[in-house]
Amino acid sequence: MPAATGAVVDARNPVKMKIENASKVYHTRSGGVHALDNVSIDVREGEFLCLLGPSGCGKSTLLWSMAGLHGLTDGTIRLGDEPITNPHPEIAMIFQEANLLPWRNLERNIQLPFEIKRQAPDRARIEKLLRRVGLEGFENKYPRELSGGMQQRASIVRSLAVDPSVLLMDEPFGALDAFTRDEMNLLIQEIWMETGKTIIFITHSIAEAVFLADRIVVMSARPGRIANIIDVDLPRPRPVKLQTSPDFLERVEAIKAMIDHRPA
Ligand SMILES: Nc1ncnc2c1ncn2[C@@H]1O[C@H](COP(=O)(O)OP(=O)(O)OP(=O)(O)O)[C@@H](O)[C@H]1O
Repeated sequence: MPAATGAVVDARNPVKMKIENASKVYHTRSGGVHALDNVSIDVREGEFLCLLGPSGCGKSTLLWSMAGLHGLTDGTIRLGDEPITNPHPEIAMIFQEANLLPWRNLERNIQLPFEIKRQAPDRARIEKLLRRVGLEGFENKYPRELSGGMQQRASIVRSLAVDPSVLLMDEPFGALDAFTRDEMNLLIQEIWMETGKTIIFITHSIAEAVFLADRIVVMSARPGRIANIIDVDLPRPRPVKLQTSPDFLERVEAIKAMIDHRPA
């Protein structure tokens, strides 16, 4: 578990996920789309890693490969020693849309991964998580009765209920208003500090990346390559008001200058 005032994850932590020379070309009717080119990253256990880069630079392509949802054209992704070629019970994914089934109430949405695995739901763990994210008492509500932020909280509970060790988050708060996004950033930071999960988080927001990350991987425009890896050695827990401090704003500006905004 990361120390409360520690900064960047300890480089002595074991490598949790190893991405080696990952490349991906999508084959389409109009030809190949080279989405990802020779990307290598060692994600350390318990690390909060943000992926940042211009639209279309292959961030989701990389994350989907890490989730085992599609293959690479070249290269490998490992969880420990295990190559990831299919979805893995240790790896959970959270998307921009909460993807709750509209005809199921909250409780039955959260139980879905257990049903897929033909396991009895871990009710004690689910209850604890619901309390943790402030959704206690909403178990019987349907997704349409919940705000966007509440739906995303529910999707976080659904992912954590099966106790994965890696959480892949594809722009999870991108569709939320600024206040709710701040709340969710605080919540995910707290959950990460409490659980020591390894988190890989895609965002378009430089400020969000600086707020959340131990390290930021800045990717270049298509084909996606690693342009820079930046340590964020700000003490934790990081309060929202940190985002207006001169040091924080300087870090954001420095990263902004690194990002290549040419269209992909
Ligand atoms: N299934 C697919 N078939 C063909 N091309 C694809 C497919 N999925 C993604 N691409 C293309 O691959 C490139 C990388 O896409 P990807 O979604 O990984 O980028 P991204 O960095 O996540 O983008 P954004 O920030 O806009 O979400 C883009 O040019 C995209 O159009």
